[in-house]
Amino acid sequence: MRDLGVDVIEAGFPSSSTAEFEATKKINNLVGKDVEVTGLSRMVKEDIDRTLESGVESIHLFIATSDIHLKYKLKMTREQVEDRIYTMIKYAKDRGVTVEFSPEDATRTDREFLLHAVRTAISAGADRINIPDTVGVMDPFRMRELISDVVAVSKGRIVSVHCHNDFGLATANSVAGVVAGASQVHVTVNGIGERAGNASLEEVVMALKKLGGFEVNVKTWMLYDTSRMLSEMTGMPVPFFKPIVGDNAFGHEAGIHVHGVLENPETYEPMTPEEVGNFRRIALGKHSGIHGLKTMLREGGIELPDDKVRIVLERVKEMAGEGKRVTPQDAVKVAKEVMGSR
Ligand SMILES: CC(=O)SCCNC(=O)CCNC(=O)[C@H](O)C(C)(C)COP(=O)(O)OP(=O)(O)OC[C@H]1O[C@@H](n2cnc3c(N)ncnc32)[C@H](O)[C@@H]1OP(=O)(O)O
Ligand SMILES: CC(C)C(=O)C(=O)O
Repeated sequence: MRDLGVDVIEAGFPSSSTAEFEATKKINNLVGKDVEVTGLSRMVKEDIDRTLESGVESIHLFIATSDIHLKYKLKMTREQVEDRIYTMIKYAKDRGVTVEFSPEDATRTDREFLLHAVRTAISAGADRINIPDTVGVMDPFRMRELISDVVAVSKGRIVSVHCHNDFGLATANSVAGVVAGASQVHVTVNGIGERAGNASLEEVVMALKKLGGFEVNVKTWMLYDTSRMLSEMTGMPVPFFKPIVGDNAFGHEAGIHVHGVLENPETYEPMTPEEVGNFRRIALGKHSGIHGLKTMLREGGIELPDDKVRIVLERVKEMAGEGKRVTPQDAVKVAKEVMGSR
């Protein structure tokens, strides 16, 4: 993560277990000189103490602010939560660390109370305000409006967004947050996280860079390898069609697309595979066309006139139609048969 160029690494929840404490400590010792390492913590003194014991430069303190979380989970009143926000942020600040505050379930919190909680956190010394869409219920339009409201009361503090992907909108909502003035985004490699996951680092970085024209520090050409490394470590495969890092993210089979890409990749690619460390893959199938097949055969050392390539193409489509995965080697083999029958 340090080499990739992220600004902050949330290494873990140190108070949750010895393993998590040791892992956070190890990560901090390893890269803490070069990049900010932070730890997540409940607003409980013992948890804060344990988190700081791990050596992290900053602490990410959270407490829920929505009525449903207050009633069923925390069993606290709004006044009690507000008091906890103030005293725990002050407690951490008095210990000399940077504090990020998250009103958990912010997007289902009464707006007035949410802004009140943010003001309270700032008055206690919070350095950053993170707005979590804990159950992923926002859309980009409402996110933009919410973050504008939060920025307006945040007295120049860094405002951050943390979006879950329950409706597949985590990337869109993160970008909307940035457009509204957030300057930090919580993301995870490959979008891993609770339930449907969190905003994916790869998608958010590339959307901000390519669609929003924002400057990003992340070394985008390392995205594919980082994604594969995480996949190997977790044993969780990267979906074939995943944007940016999926193996089909720069894959083309349809003849019209392949023809366009061969003439100029920009016809069907909104970014280059090299930019994200991924690869272009041209596949053969029942949607293939003559331009793509000819190029593939040429790469296999075979030059054929168009009428013969058409025969090979028909055979390729037949094979694909029968459910066979047709490889370039298959096409070359068929081409040789066609040549032999001349
Ligand atoms: C939206 C998010 O992602 S929040 C972060 C989620 N991450 C995690 O939960 C990390 C892993 N968690 C754990 O290892 C454990 O849940 C622990 C160590 C944190 C707590 O474990 P336990 O003491 O066994 O409690 P359990 O998890 O069952 O319940 C949570 C308790 O924390 C309380 N709590 C929840 N959030 C907060 C908070 N932000 N501040 C203070 N207390 C909180 C709950 O009200 C409940 O309290 P209770 O025990 O008095 O009823
Ligand atoms: C702790 C916060 C930021 C969180 O993970 C969430 O609300 O989803």
